[in-house]
Amino acid sequence: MAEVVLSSISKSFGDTSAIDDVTMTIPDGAFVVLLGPTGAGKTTLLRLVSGLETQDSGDIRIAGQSIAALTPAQRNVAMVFQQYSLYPHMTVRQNLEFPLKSPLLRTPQAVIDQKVKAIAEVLQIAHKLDNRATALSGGEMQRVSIGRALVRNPEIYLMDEPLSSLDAKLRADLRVELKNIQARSGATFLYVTHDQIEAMTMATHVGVLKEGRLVQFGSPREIYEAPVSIYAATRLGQPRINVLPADIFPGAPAGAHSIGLRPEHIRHGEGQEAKVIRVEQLGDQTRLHLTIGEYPIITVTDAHTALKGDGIIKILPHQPLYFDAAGMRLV
Ligand SMILES: Nc1ncnc2c1ncn2[C@@H]1O[C@H](COP(=O)(O)OP(=O)(O)OP(=O)(O)O)[C@@H](O)[C@H]1O
Repeated sequence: MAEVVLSSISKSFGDTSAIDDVTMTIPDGAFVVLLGPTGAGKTTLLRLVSGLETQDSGDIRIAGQSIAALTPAQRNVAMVFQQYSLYPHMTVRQNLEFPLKSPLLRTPQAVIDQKVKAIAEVLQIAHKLDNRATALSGGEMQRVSIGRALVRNPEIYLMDEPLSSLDAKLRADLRVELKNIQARSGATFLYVTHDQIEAMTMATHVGVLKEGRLVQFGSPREIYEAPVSIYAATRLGQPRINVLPADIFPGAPAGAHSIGLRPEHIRHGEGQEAKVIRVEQLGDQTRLHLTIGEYPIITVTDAHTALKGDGIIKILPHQPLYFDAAGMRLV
């Protein structure tokens, strides 16, 4: 159980500023997803909390205590990397037992056996417990890495795209399991992903990073519905928010340079004429690729639409977001 408070954290590598004055309070038991393009500083932030890197300035507190003087081993955190990190000469069982075998913990073997079995079942690798780590597929190795973090009961889990190497079905299963584990253990999660569904479904909070700075921190709903900028708006939502010149539709407020329209925030049947370029049937819904003049727009409609490519449809903004010339939202 731990609140994590980052106060004015900065970290540079030579001339590269990886983290730039980040202040963030992660409530106890929160599931925080960090979003941002490659190089935004997500991994560096996790490594600073884990103690694998040391900040140049600022302070990190876990449960009210500054952790500056603590080694990675002394911080009660478990980290899962994007790339699995297993002991190759050991079996899956030995890899999973390893964190529990620390002499400091003195965990009885019966408890270790029971924990390893439970985690192996959650991760769907129980049938591989006696295989050597090297005799596993990449996805299986990644599940063992996740398992090694989960068998311990750390206060904080730091996970860097832990599910990205897994197939879609397993990813969906483990998404649910990680959320269950979080709910049961009350642990705090700091989690990096590029997966929109993971971000929307798992996060209690989202931190949007841009070039090392935290540009928005809030619930996924807040970031989705009230982004501070075009940059924050484009981090969440699949298909992405449509960003168009504000004057394409009547009614833009003074100072508006762009209008942002989520695909589902476009009313059909009235308003401006748009050309239908492509109709994509997705089963539960249909995605429409439109253009107004040179501007592409993606919207969604019901699964059984009669619309075809080359048709014309009228569209009207519904819940538009407006942004100024610098890309900041007008409120
Ligand atoms: N050990 C290092 N030495 C030098 N530069 C580094 C080091 N680690 C990170 N950087 C730089 O710091 C910046 C932030 O990197 P970081 O890995 O935190 O980004 P990221 O958001 O995790 O990206 P990705 O999504 O690609 O993992 C980048 O410009 C990166 O090149």
